[in-house]
Amino acid sequence: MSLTKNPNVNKWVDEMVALTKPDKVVWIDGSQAQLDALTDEVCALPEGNRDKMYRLNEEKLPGCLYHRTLPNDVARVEDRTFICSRNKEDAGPTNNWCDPKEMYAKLTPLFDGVMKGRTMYVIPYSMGPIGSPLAKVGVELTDSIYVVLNMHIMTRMGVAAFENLGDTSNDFVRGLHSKADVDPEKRYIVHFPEDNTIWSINSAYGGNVLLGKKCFALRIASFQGKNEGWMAEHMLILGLKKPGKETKYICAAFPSACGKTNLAMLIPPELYKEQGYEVFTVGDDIAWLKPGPDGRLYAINPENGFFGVAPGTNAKSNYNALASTRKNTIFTNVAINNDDMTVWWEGLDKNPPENATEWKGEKVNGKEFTAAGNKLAHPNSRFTAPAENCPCISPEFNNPQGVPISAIIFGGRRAATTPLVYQSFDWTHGTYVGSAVSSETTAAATGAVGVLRHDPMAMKPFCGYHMGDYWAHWLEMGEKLGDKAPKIFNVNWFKQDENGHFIWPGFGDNMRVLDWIVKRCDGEIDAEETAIGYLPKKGDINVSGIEDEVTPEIMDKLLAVDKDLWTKEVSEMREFYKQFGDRLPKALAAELDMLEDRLK
Ligand SMILES: Nc1nc2c(ncn2[C@@H]2O[C@H](COP(=O)(O)OP(=O)(O)OP(=O)(O)O)[C@@H](O)[C@H]2O)c(=O)[nH]1
Ligand SMILES: O=C([O-])CC(=O)C(=O)O
Ligand SMILES: [Mn+2]
Repeated sequence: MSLTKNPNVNKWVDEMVALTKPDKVVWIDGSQAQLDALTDEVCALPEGNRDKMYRLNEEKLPGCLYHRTLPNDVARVEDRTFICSRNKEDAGPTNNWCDPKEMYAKLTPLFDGVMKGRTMYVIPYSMGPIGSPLAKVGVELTDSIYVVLNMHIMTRMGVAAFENLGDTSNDFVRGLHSKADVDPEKRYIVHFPEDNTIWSINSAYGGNVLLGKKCFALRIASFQGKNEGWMAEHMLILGLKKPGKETKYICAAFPSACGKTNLAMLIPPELYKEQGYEVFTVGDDIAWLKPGPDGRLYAINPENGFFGVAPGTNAKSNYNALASTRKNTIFTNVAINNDDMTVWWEGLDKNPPENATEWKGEKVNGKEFTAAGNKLAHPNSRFTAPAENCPCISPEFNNPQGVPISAIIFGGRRAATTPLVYQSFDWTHGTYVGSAVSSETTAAATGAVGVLRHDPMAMKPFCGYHMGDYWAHWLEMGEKLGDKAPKIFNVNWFKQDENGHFIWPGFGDNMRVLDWIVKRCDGEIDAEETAIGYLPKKGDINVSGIEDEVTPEIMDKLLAVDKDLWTKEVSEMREFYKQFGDRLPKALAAELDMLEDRLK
């Protein structure tokens, strides 16, 4: 039975039911009783059923579940992701495009009858705190209980979202998902920005099927934001509290698997803790930003949980993330310790379980298996954890107005060229710096890992329209914000020595860089003006306690601006910018010219 009187929702659901022909339609109200019943059902599926989920150790991991996806379905598929705007030019050169009519015609037969013998779940959800002026409602239709249970963690799911939408509004994002046969040849993740619509088929991996996340909160929302005067960005949001001062809020955009969750949950090194510094997490992946009544830029995290990379997460590297996963969490594609039904992944500790099931489902001796060079967990295995579990969740997490942003940080994985940190001269230059982000690819998307590619603002896979128009929107927002605009910085935690070792310790020690950034925002310290921007003066990055690791010589390397490498970077950027044609904002072309001049 429908949970809303809204005729726009009901008409659309009826149409999708007529298309996909499920045996049964279940409206998700968000109640615990309903979630428990669905959990029972999906855990009772027979061994070998690909939808099956498992309950984990009720004492050690209460309320936690395990699931594995097919080996061909473990990451986002950028080559099968489409932006179907009516005009090809509006999708821009960084997106796959197809005419919407053609795409509907191609996908309709795939969806026709796809839910026969299955149940369709109708999931109402809010991205952003219910009732927030920045929040938006979506409805996802899916034939997957795994999706329902994940959406419960990742969004504000349930009947309250319909109440928020109201009985007449048509402003909701229509998401249709079917795992179908999980056939990679027929896998499509398709966005129709002008229709507020997402169709996803033949995948069961989170990034492709939790439609509130990348599909809505970035691809569709970036398009909405351009039209409505706000921004949807692939950014974490953190609060940094210095003793005796107001908390400062910072957003940071890094490409997938480049350290957002880790930075968002950072634990300051001893020396900062002693002085009373604290870091609070508002979000770890997506920010929606809008100018507030006082003219400053405010951010909310549209999500309600963390869909985080498991490998590498441990009590030392990211205690807060690990702690977030100790209850009511779903683990996907990690390994199972069959002795006590707990989970394991590379980097959790040095003791792979002997009696293990690896991520593909094979029972192995984990010690021998890993000693032979195999991975027990997939490199893109993930946890879906409720934000409320996070020990350092911000008291402002549910604030409907969001938090005021003082600094925006861009970054990527760069073995060379980009220094540890620098500040842009102003917003326009900062927009250039964001447009110039390049990063080595990771396991978060299918394809080769470690290849340097352009990933402007970490939005290459997520911008739902022409990247040139997106930059123009950034510049417009800067004009609107004027002198209240956040300061823009760039960081690189991943600089390497000749032997391929990272020369910056990273993780908690990134606090030392945040400290410099906040001091710059507060106008507390000077900086070195260089061709690329403002760099820390010698001694201004506090290395107390890590002097052995970060010697003055290493710090010189971390902060070096190599003219030859940067001149190469400029010609590389000229090449990159060409594809944007007239839609490349003149101000950015001018920034590139000025950078070139400064390097001479
Ligand atoms: N060397 C180094 N590695 C880091 C640092 N921060 C994170 N990493 C590594 O980067 C990987 C991904 O980090 P995450 O924080 O999960 O990345 P993310 O940007 O949240 O990823 P998505 O969820 O895909 O958007 C982890 O396995 C870490 O090992 C750092 O400061 N230094
Ligand atoms: O979307 C996903 O699959 C996970 C994620 O956060 C990213 O890749 O940036
Ligand atoms: Mn992400």
